[in-house]
Amino acid sequence: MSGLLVVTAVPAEAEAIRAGLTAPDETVTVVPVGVGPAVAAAATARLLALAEAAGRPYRAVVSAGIAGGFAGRVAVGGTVLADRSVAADLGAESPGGFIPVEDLGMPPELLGGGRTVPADPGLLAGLRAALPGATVGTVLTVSTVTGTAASTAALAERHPDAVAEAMEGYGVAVAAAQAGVRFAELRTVSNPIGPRDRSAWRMREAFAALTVAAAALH
Ligand SMILES: O=C(O)c1cccc(C(=O)CC[C@H]2O[C@@H](n3cnc4c(=O)[nH]cnc43)[C@H](O)[C@@H]2O)c1
Repeated sequence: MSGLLVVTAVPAEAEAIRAGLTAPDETVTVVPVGVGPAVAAAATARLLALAEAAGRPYRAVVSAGIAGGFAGRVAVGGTVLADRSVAADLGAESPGGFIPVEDLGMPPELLGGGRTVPADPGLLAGLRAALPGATVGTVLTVSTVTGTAASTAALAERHPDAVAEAMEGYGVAVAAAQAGVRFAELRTVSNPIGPRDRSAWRMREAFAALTVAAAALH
């Protein structure tokens, strides 16, 4: 059994995490796999399968990186642990509003585990203990960064337990579930979710928080 796999979207996130690791070398492998749920899922599945085929399966996988935070639920610069990762836009639009994929009448076997994947309880408990200041809640996975007041309000209303949104967690979670590997999601908040305003993004603060949080990864 090999160590922990940490997948980020971009190299800057991976570097921020590597800078804060305290675990012995080779215990934690950090790989930037790309932006969005599809590339994150495909690349994670490949990494897990290659490790398994080599006789050194990963014992767990963590989706980590920066995220948008829901105002009033988590501060910019804060750290978030997902108790579940949810594909927020997997479903259908209708004049009456968004319909989750589970409610579209498809056979359950076509939906995999559905659009919600819970974090592994043991993995989450260990991360919570190591990061007592982290906000714990639902982390949404979206394919489009939320960028209007109306879509922010709709998302917050549909997901009262959501604290943050990012673009990879659900994809990584599905890859982990299909490989039978434990999963968790760790995020630091670079921006408030809301009307698109790049001047409100605090990337440096979020990367610094990722470096601090990385000490929990072992
Ligand atoms: O809007 C831009 O011009 C822009 C330029 C560079 C990067 C971006 C991103 O949206 C980065 C997405 C990346 O970071 C995560 N992330 C961070 N904040 C959010 C958010 O509010 N909503 C969704 N994802 C976010 C995400 O996981 C991606 O990996 C934009």
